[in-house]
Amino acid sequence: MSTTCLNQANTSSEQVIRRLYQVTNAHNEGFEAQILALLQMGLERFNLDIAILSKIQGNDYVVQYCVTPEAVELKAGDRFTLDTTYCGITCEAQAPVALEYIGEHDMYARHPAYKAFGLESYIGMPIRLNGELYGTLNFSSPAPYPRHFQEIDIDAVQLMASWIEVELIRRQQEEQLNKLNQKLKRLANYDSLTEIPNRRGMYKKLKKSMNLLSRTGGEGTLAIVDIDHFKKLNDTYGHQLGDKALVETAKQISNSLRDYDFVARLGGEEFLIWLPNSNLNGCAKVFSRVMKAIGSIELTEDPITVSIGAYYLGFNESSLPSDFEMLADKMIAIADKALYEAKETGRNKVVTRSGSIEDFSL
Ligand SMILES: Nc1nc2c(ncn2[C@@H]2O[C@H](COP(=O)(O)OP(=O)(O)OP(=O)(O)O)[C@@H](O)[C@H]2O)c(=O)[nH]1
Repeated sequence: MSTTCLNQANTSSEQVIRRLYQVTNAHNEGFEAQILALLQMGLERFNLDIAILSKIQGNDYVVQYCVTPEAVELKAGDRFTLDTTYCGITCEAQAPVALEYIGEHDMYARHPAYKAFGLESYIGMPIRLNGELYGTLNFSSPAPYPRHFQEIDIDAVQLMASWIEVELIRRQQEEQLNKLNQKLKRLANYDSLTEIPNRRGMYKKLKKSMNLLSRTGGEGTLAIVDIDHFKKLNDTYGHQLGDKALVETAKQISNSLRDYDFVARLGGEEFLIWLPNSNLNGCAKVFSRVMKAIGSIELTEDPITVSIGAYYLGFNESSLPSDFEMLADKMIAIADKALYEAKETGRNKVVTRSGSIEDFSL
């Protein structure tokens, strides 16, 4: 290479690196904007018309991002058979492919992609994620390339592809981390067997709802639903059927409640129901609906019955104590006493108590 050519190449590669640095550091622009800027940069660098980041799915070539002239109708999500694209050649070669005048090429002039799209020039690079083929980064044009693609051109595409690879992996990891965090959050607040809130989740939901009621001076009922003779069910039919009964009971209770009520699993065969804005009459209807729904569970010959201890509470317009869990536990203890009475006096029934938030001398 002559000194002039070498200088030109150096200047050109410096420009590529500088632009690439600018684009890839513009994190606040967002991934999509960065990719589109990168594709645009490639088009300007090579003086080509169509830029695509594709994903390979089986034998399909799927456009993920593209920059095209207005006349070319191409958009994200467009799908082609891989064998009918030049990227099929790139993927097979597992290496960069640069073609300048395809119509005059011995081999590729007969390629189905040439017949289908009539693109004369193409430079493409496979994108690999964790050792697996992800897709391609490619630039092309219906016009023949006026010069030969050089090593510096391949290096430029390689550099862009490398950034895309790193960024896609980072996004993949971020997504996995988010999913894991969501799963952990769910595990912390939900019961894994019945998939309804656990005790911890219950405190959170109850606090939110009671806060609202205490601001408006409303009313609400907290009830504990306990399956009757559950030990016997377990002992007779096994733990697995016992678990099934718990899942079905949770489902039937959920289905019997209004949107703003909720059910949580307190532990074992004990569930908590919270019914905001419900007086004792309204609650009685809900409880009879719940008992009927649970009675319809068909797991054994004997229908499942439950006992319910309920505590109706009126709120004045005051704020809740900072130790909300202690207040909730006191309310649960009162409902528990009512439940105990229901068990002692024959089961399959509801016993209610009523009071006021002021009883707790907040
Ligand atoms: N299958 C299953 N059983 C559980 C689970 N958690 C607790 N249990 C069982 O539930 C049973 C509860 O028994 P008890 O507290 O005596 O209550 P009960 O037999 O329903 O009697 P009453 O409440 O008085 O009607 C125990 O045998 C526990 O082992 C669970 O997650 N799955």
